[in-house]
Amino acid sequence: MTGISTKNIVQHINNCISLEIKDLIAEPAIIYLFDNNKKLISSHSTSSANIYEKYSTVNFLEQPNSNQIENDNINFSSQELTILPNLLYTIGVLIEGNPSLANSYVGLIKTIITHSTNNLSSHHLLNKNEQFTFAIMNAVNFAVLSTNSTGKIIYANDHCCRVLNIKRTELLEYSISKLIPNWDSIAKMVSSGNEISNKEITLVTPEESLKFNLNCSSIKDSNNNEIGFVLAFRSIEKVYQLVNKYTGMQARYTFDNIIGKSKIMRQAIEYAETISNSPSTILIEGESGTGKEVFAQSIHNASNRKNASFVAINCAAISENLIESELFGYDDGAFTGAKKGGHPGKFELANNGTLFLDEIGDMKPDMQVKLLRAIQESSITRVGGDKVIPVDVRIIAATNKNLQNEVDKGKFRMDLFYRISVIPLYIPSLRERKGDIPTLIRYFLNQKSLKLHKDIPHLGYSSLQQMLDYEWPGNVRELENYIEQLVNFNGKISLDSFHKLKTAEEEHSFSNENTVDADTVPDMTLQDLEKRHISMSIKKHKGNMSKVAKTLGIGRNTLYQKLKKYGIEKPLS
Ligand SMILES: Nc1ncnc2c1ncn2[C@@H]1O[C@H](COP(=O)(O)OP(=O)(O)OP(=O)(O)O)[C@@H](O)[C@H]1O
Repeated sequence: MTGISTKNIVQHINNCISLEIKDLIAEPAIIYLFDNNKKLISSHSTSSANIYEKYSTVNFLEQPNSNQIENDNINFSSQELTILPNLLYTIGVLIEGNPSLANSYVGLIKTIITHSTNNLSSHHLLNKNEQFTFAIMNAVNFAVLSTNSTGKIIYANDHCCRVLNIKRTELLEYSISKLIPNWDSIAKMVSSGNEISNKEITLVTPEESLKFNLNCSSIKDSNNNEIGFVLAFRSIEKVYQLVNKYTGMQARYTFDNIIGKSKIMRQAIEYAETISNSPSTILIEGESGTGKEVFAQSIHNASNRKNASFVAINCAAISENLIESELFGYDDGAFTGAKKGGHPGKFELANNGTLFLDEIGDMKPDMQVKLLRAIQESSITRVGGDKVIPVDVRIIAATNKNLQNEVDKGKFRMDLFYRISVIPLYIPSLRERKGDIPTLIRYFLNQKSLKLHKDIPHLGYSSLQQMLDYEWPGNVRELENYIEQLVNFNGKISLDSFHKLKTAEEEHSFSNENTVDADTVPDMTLQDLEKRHISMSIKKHKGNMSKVAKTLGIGRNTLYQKLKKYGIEKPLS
């Protein structure tokens, strides 16, 4: 090849295209253009010939004026664009055969590439945006799908396909009403401008019916015409898990956190570990403050339900008329004051997880019947509702009463007793494992000094001996509270003073100075006093912050500010 070289043409082509587009089109085009494989000429010549025909004004053999061609409004259809490389290839062949034409064709090639790259760049950009959008959609942790105005599914993100267990290709064949039986009413609401936000819906897949929390809105074009719908939904269990997480209903403890090296404690831990994965109901018996909830949480965290919710309810702390709705939830309008849209109960909140029924021995007989039914049938019905809701919940019950005695006295139903005590677990009192006291003291001294930002106080032999001799009727909880006071008062509070103070507090005598022996009151700042009083009040009201605020005569916001200020943690249940 003489005259203008193929190298020059490549250079010209390179000059008129952006780098980004070059990779997309120019490289293959150039490969076509200068490919010496003669077989390609015949296989591409037909389509190339069609292009020549259409652009017959361009006389390839008569040295076109490159400027003129450049200014001509040549529009390539998308189909033509696909054979653009053929055209370039054929031009290449022509140039190879008649090098003197090459210079003239540089303009033509440039025009072709300008047109095609304009076209391709927007196409390419669109692709990029789409890829970006898809990546975002697949990164979100809820299911997203969109439909056209007639309800045909046109997009579904990965999460959606996963939770519905339907392949995307199949899903794109679906109409949304196949998945959501009451879609028409939802679409009507959305179309009329009503927002669908956090609505509980049932989605019907070929395999099962699943409950989801749905947000839905319509998609409008620039003329405000409805062109489709976008739906974002999350499984109810996921929503409940979040609720549980942020309301403190979470299992924090694991067996590693349980302090106790005594033989009797090691045996209890070993046994509890063994039964963790069993689906059977566990009844934990033990005195108050021995660590029954600590064990329940550890069992949950060692079980195959550990990623689902751990929900605790104190059966003794909830009034008789509220416990049913607390456990089973209620439907819209179930009673005066019921929240609109109803409310899930602890059973639903614990679905797929563990429900910890603390102080079950205090449950009233009519509630015992309902609980037994729920456990036996693995389903509940919300108060004021008629739908049977299946629940998969592992029950761990706990009591500080001797439940068998309660059965003998006729206070606890025998059938429920047998149903819940499939696996009995006894947590020994601190009296039965005095050897654990020094370890627990050390553990709580470290923990509380960190929490209170105070030094670990030095404890003399006599105070340690006092603690070992003491019976600890309140068990580990009482020991923990005493150590916290010790750290608070730099070790300057005797066990005796602690008890007198505690008794005084329990009798609500803080406000009445005449009933308190002035000698028993330790020297403390008003802030320390306030802090301790808030902690005690929280314990007394079992974490019910509205009650605590009311009793203290302050608003909830002020209460939360004080919790933050003093580093007081809200108890788990
Ligand atoms: N072995 C232990 N190791 C560490 N902390 C413990 C242990 N046992 C109990 N505790 C602590 O003691 C407190 C009381 O424990 P927990 O609430 O589990 O007792 P409980 O037996 O369920 O009490 P109640 O019967 O009054 O509900 C908790 O704050 C917990 O941190």
